[in-house]
Amino acid sequence: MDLSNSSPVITDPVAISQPLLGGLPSNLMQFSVMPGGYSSSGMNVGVSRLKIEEVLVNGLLDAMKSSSPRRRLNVAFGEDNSSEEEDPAYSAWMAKCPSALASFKQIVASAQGKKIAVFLDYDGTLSPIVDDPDKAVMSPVMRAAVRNVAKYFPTAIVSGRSRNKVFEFVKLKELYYAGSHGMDIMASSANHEHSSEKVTNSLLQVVSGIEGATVENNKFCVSVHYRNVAEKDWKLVARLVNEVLEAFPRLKVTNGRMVLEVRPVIDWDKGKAVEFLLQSLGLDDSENVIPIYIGDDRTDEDAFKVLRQRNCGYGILVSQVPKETEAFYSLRDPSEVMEFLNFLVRWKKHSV
Ligand SMILES: O=P(O)(O)OC[C@H]1O[C@H](O[C@H]2O[C@H](CO)[C@@H](O)[C@H](O)[C@H]2O)[C@H](O)[C@@H](O)[C@@H]1O
Repeated sequence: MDLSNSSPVITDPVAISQPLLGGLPSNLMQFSVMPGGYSSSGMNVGVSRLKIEEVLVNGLLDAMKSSSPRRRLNVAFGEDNSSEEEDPAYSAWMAKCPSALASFKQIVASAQGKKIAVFLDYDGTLSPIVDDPDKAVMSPVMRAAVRNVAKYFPTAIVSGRSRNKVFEFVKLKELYYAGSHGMDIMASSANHEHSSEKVTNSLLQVVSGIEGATVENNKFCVSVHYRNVAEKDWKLVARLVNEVLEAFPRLKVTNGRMVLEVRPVIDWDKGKAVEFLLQSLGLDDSENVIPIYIGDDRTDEDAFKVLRQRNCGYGILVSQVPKETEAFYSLRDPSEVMEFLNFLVRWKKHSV
């Protein structure tokens, strides 16, 4: 992922056409490389690596342990959904981050006479979290719900996966797609993919001896999955990833749901991707457009934050456990996401 050539290009658009992107402000057309150091969204492991290696590995290990707490799963998606109501911590959290289903009337009341734009994360939002990332398929009913939503509202998928891969799962041409946490709508160098292959190969080599560890090339980002790795080996995974990254000072690592996500050290995230899409699609009129962003992971917090800062639209966190979040509302799992999308369509049909 060589970032030295910073001329932006739009990569193989599935749904966004180049003319749409003309006339954007120049600041949206550039990547900026951040200096070394820690950031709240992740760790830059390019600077003073040897001295801080132990801190990094331990920090990463703590993040790995706290990620994706296992919790009851969802009946509609073949999972067990019992006893949530009895959890006082969850109920207290729901008071701060209420259900988007229970608050549906308020949400649509604020959207009266305005245009809603829908942004959806993929894993854990449209598909349930599963052990094998290649099997995170979307159910036909969920696909129908997303297709219907896209009939009435501009709808985009914003995923950590590569754009092609998420398109293979979603299979809906009527949507907009942003892959690699939004980097796959705009890339800064033609040889990103080549470099991402290099780091993928190195990561594959080092984790090959660790049972359950897998590596996924997401074009501009690379995921190292530890969901199926014994917890005693997590520290080793963190250490090996950090060691590989010593040779790639322009990459950093962040932690998602049982996944270490290796990505370029650039000032670009899902929040920036949402702003970019709103601009590109002519939807950045905050008086008249209500963006709704639904996601389940830390990387989605960047998008929630953008909506909060713009003071327009709603972030909706998909979670079955209380979490620190910038989202306004919550949904428990993908089946509730589907219900919410169906509510939106029904409301729109009756309000026209
Ligand atoms: O932004 P997203 O669309 O949520 O992508 C984030 C990561 O999602 C995938 O990993 C997650 O889902 C897998 C399948 O359910 C699960 O096995 C894994 O533990 C989760 O972290 C994807 O495979 C990653 O590459 C994405 O970075």
